[in-house]
Amino acid sequence: MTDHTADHAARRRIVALGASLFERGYSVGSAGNLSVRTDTGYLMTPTNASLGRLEEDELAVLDHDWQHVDGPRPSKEVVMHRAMYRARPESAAMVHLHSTYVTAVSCLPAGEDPVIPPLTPYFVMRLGGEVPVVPYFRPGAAEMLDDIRTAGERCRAVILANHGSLVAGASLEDAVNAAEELEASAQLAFLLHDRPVRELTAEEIAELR
Ligand SMILES: O=C(CO)COP(=O)(O)O
Ligand SMILES: [Zn+2]
Repeated sequence: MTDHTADHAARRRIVALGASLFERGYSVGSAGNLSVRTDTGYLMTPTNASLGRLEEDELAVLDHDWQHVDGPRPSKEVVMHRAMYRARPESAAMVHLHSTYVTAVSCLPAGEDPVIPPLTPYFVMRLGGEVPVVPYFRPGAAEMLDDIRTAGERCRAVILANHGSLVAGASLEDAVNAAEELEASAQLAFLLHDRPVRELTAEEIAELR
């Protein structure tokens, strides 16, 4: 049996935070995936696994070159996670979700205005205040690499057109916090879409960054 002592804490966090996201409706069915950087490479949720029913001993193990070395087959979104780690090498974890409001926003036609306006300080503090949208790609498509990387260099969170979000963090907790903030901000954008709003001013945003 494989020794999981070295990455035990990371495995525990993936299972606990996956369950937490699932229980609160941030993911349904087997949608979404998580990854964490470890000393030997990456731990990733298996393909077709529900975030609500992960097991510590049933996570995919990949080496530094993203070769699958142990455990079940990793998520089909290896390229997407890999592209974001390349864009943001200081990151230690990624969260990909199809949370409802972010996914709703991701289905709006591409326009000039940011899809989520800067309305609250935490949207700016956690996500920079302007989250880019990456064009649509089939889930798992290798062709998305360059677009994810370019958008990831601008912002630690990206909205995937007609799909969901990908958020990087300094830890899995940090990535989950930011992904939750993104969903709350998308929800506000929908709640207020037909009402006049006061967006944060450029000065107010600058003070928060
Ligand atoms: O959200 C998903 C694809 O975008 C889920 O895919 P996996 O089950 O392969 O992780
Ligand atoms: Zn997905």
